[in-house]
Amino acid sequence: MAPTKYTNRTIPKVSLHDFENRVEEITAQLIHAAETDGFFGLTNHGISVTEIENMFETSSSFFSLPDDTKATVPFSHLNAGWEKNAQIRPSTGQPDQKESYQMQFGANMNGSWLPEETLPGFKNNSFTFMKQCQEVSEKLMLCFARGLGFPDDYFVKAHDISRPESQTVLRLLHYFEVDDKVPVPEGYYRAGAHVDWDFITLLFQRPGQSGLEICPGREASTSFGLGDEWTKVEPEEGEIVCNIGDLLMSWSDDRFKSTFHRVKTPSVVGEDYFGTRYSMAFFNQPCTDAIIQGPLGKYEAVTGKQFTQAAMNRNFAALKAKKEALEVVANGAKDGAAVAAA
Ligand SMILES: O=C(O)CCC(=O)C(=O)O
Ligand SMILES: [Fe+2]
Repeated sequence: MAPTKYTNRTIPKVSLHDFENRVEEITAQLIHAAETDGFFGLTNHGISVTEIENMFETSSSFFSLPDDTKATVPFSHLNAGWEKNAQIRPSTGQPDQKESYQMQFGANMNGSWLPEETLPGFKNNSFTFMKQCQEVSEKLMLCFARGLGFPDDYFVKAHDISRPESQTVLRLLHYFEVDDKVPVPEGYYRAGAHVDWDFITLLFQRPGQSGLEICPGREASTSFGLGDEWTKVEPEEGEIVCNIGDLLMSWSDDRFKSTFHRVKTPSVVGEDYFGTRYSMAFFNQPCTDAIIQGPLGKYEAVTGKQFTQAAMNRNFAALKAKKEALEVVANGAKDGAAVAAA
């Protein structure tokens, strides 16, 4: 495969300081970023560097548990729980080189928490952090509602975390250290190229633990952006990287763009970061009974549950097509070898 083409893009930065007084200015900045890049760095959002670092410590205490313990809360079809080397991306056909644990506020999380005595304080710390993420998200939701001509609380109500129907997720991610002497097989990524299917994602990274790459939705014209130009996003202390998901793209009648992104498996010694990488992604998902339709009615109205199901179905269909294509290539290679041997 041809090597990735890289380009340095300026990443839009949006500060939420003095939110109440600056809401019009912030709304204009967010709408511009959503229409052009589909992603931006958020500063002065109210979650301190210490609070973020404490949640990273909480995350690492979870991943330090034996696999047997984590396997007691396995990934469920309700989008909660733990998985390891299991998420296969349609863009690569290979499992991501990582483990993750997904937590929710609502009923989908029943049975997916570890007992308190296994990891004292874990659930409480996680909820505190998730609520802080929700507060930040609600500010963004107010601005996006205004920008699209909806009532201020329109998106906030559709993402109400106090209801059992809530589907919002905090995903803790852990990418394993990579041996710089072992060549990376073709198509391997810590996380393969994808767009998120939520409303908007808040991504937390740790300074120095690089690897995130983005390809703004508007410019992505090839399959999964593989032939497009990518940009490396270096983690900045305290910053939240936000990207528009497919849900907001659809809810804005495609005015806002969801953004392709991925995490590279390190391969270039002296350039890439080979150590352990931790990240955390807060996915704003609609309540199962929320009604989704853009102001222009470009797409038929669907419920949050239907939207989520359709996104998962699309993912499975794309994955099946990728696997079949890989089999054709593998069989072709075998045929070629047979001819060469004859
Ligand atoms: O770990 C990261 O930086 C990205 C994770 C991600 O994109 C995802 O889980 O959807
Ligand atoms: Fe993502």
